[in-house]
Amino acid sequence: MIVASNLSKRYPGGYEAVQDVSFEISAGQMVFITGHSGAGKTTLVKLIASIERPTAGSLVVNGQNLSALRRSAIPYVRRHLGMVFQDQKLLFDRSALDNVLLPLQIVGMPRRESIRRAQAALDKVGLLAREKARPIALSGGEQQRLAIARAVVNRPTVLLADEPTGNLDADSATEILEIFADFHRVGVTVVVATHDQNWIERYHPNVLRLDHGRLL
Ligand SMILES: Nc1ncnc2c1ncn2[C@@H]1O[C@H](COP(=O)(O)OP(=O)(O)OP(=O)(O)O)[C@@H](O)[C@H]1O
Repeated sequence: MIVASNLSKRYPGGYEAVQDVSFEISAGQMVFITGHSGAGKTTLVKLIASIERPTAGSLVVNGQNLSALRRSAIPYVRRHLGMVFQDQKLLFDRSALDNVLLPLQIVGMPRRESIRRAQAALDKVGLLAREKARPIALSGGEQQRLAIARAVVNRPTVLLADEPTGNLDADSATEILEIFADFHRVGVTVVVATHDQNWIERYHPNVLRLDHGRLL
């Protein structure tokens, strides 16, 4: 499902943030990427999301070799990925529902079906009652849950998150963890980069630990 073989990423300027990394994540697994600040976690997430391209080795996601992918094919690969970032990039002048509708509008889904799906996604993260609220009226944890609803509304096979609890208190972080675990339970492959030791301990041994770009 996600197979990295001798994968490396060297940024322009020469720094090699990911060095000769090999691993395999099977369909339906829940895996954490951890390591010190600057270890290369975000870079690895960006490689899987095809936001960055590998400079050596290969990375196969959902059967597609991202190293060999034409630029024009990237949107099609991303369609099967749900992405959640620490800074959620929500649209603050739109309602919670509108934020979740956006990915469905992009793929041209009819309005009525879109609304049904977006409401189901909001329900899964416990935010259906807040569908009309603007993100500014939501707490940090609720905003992060909204970002998750938006990430899963297209029913991705892979849910990818970079430090999704970075700005949250312990209780909100646990809620987020439970939501990811729920998606894992229904068969979604979940990959989360985090410093959070609770997650790491609970999901040990499904942990990829990076140290200066190398896998330990
Ligand atoms: N666009 C870039 N250009 C050059 N160097 C970069 C770029 N992005 C990241 N780096 C460098 O690559 C290294 C790994 O960064 P990365 O963001 O992947 O680490 P991280 O483990 O996610 O760190 P943190 O936990 O602090 O977010 C760092 O030394 C960083 O300075």
